[in-house]
Amino acid sequence: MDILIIINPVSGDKNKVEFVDFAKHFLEKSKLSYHFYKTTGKNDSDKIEQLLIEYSPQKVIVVGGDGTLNMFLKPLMDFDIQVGFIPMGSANGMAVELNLTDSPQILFKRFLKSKESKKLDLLSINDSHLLLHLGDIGANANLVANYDKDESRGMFTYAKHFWSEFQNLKGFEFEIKTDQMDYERKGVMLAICNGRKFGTGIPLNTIGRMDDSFFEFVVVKAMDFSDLLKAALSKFDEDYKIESLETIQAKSATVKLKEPRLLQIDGEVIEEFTELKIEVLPKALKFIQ
Ligand SMILES: Nc1ncnc2c1ncn2[C@@H]1O[C@H](COP(=O)(O)OP(=O)(O)OP(=O)(O)O)[C@@H](O)[C@H]1O
Repeated sequence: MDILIIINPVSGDKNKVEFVDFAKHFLEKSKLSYHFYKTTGKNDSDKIEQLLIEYSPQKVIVVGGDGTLNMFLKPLMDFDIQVGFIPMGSANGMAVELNLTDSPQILFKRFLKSKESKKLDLLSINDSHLLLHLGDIGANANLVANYDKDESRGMFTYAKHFWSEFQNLKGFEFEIKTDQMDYERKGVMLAICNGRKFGTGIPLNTIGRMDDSFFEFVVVKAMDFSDLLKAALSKFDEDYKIESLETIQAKSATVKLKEPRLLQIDGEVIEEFTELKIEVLPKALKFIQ
């Protein structure tokens, strides 16, 4: 089969009927064989694994938020398949980073046509989770968890949780041992970055590349209002410097925390951990250009 399309019907509260109609029409016109899979939120990854065995598609196109793509990283990596991602979630951090800011229709046509792919690194966390873009422990993970628990969605609810979390920042201590060096630090957030930019386009670090076989920790030591403002303005000026950010590059590392803390990966809250083992899986995902 040519194309398997995985679509999350609920991501970003966005209606995808129009896109699906367009995609079907375009596939028929192009005489490509295809299968649509709608996620259910239950055992989707296992079902995709079965479909990959059954159909052996040439390409897989994932339509949803960052969390939707994250759900399928394992089978997509194991089957070494060409992947296209159409961001249709609420916070699409990966979209800017991966140059996926065109409309879903344009991206879809581009992925079907393209014969080129670029291999991106993935990060393995505690041998049981994969990270493509960004994860963190601390302020942002708490914000994502509180936003998820709230029945209201949207920008206003997000802003409400953002302010309540970032106004009451509590520092915590942790120990990082990389393949190069040991560090003891205290901070309000520890980001684990394969990429560089938050969903808003705010760069957390300036050296991260998703295909360099390294990842970066960004230790956010403290944040006050002027830092936040600078970070927000950095959307327009990448040369900003927040004094309280420290970047540590590594190929593998362990992190030990004094107390259990929530971890979020690619926008999905995982659980609380006291220890993380992180390792780069170089060039593990074939991303269609
Ligand atoms: N049919 C479904 N019904 C309910 N939840 C689903 C369904 N399909 C997938 N999911 C859930 O959607 C989540 C992924 O959503 P994703 O992060 O891609 O979208 P999002 O709109 O950015 O999410 P959020 O609004 O939380 O930021 C996963 O947790 C998955 O379990």
